[in-house]
Amino acid sequence: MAKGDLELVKLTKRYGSTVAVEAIDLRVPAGTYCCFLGPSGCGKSTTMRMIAGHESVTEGDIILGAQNVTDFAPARRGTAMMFQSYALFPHLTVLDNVAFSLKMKGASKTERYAKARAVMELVDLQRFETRMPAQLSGGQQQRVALARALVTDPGILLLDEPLSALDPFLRLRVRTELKRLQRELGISFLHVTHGQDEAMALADLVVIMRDGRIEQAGSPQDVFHRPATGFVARFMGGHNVLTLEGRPVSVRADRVRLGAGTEAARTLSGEVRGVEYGGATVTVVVAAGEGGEITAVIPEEQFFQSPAHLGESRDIHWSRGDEFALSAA
Ligand SMILES: Nc1ncnc2c1ncn2[C@@H]1O[C@H](COP(=O)(O)OP(=O)(O)OP(=O)(O)O)[C@@H](O)[C@H]1O
Repeated sequence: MAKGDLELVKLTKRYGSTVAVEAIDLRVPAGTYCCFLGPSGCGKSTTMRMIAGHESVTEGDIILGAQNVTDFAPARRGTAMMFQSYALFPHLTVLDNVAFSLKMKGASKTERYAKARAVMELVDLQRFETRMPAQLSGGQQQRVALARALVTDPGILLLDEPLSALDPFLRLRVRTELKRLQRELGISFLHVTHGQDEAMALADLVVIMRDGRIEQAGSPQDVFHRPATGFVARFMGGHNVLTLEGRPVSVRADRVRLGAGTEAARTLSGEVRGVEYGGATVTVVVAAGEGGEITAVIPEEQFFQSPAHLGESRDIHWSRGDEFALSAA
């Protein structure tokens, strides 16, 4: 394995009778932006904490580069973690906060300040080096936390919901920054999020967890276009999950069209239950008998060529090539 490659082998964490993480296997090649996605309590944070060494492993292994780091202390792993709460020292300046871990490692003052300043430049913090954390905005505090994690030159940076405390505008800006930083540094970022949009925008590799297991791992396109299970399809959104001829399938809502299709297409009909104007697209919900309620996202212009109205009966169709079998509904 190359330096910076991460491999989890049957990684398991039990708290008494609670299984938080259950025998997960995962490979994250060096230089990957990897997002862990899943509902609350599915084991994302526990997985991150085990990788960082802040949580003991019940069973299984964590391999980083050529080393099995399962039982290594956090500082010896070559990983760094940025916490949700930022955990800055309130009585230290920004510069001393960033340089802190180098001080712990015994670096000289000249050496640690030089390194800290270089990292602060990377995250655009130079102007704030003499400020105290309380004199910074939330976004600036977060950049200090980021600089503090990066100052140790980690091979992997772990981020547990790094954007959740920011307002929507700042979230988007910091998101772009994180991606740029990851590209520039060429290391892997492992990023826990609740947000599908965030994962799709950032990740090279999306890992969707459910009840302590990995439900699907793949590129954003893979996971969105070909969800493996009904859970993934519903969680990612934008999909219809239905049972056709006795088997569960997914069909993207933006592939469903109004009107009857050709013989090769699948056409269903039913009552229009919802019409919602969304600007560039219009969302139409049709109760299509055995198919259940099917959502179609239609480009605005197409919709207005033959608008659907609540309560009327309409055909809908999609190409059979857009139906994907699911391994579980
Ligand atoms: N210290 C602990 N002791 C007992 N159970 C725990 C502990 N930490 C986590 N758990 C349990 O392990 C499971 C996974 O928790 P974890 O925090 O990893 O989930 P998560 O996916 O990160 O959730 P969230 O998105 O809400 O942060 C949950 O059922 C949780 O209650």
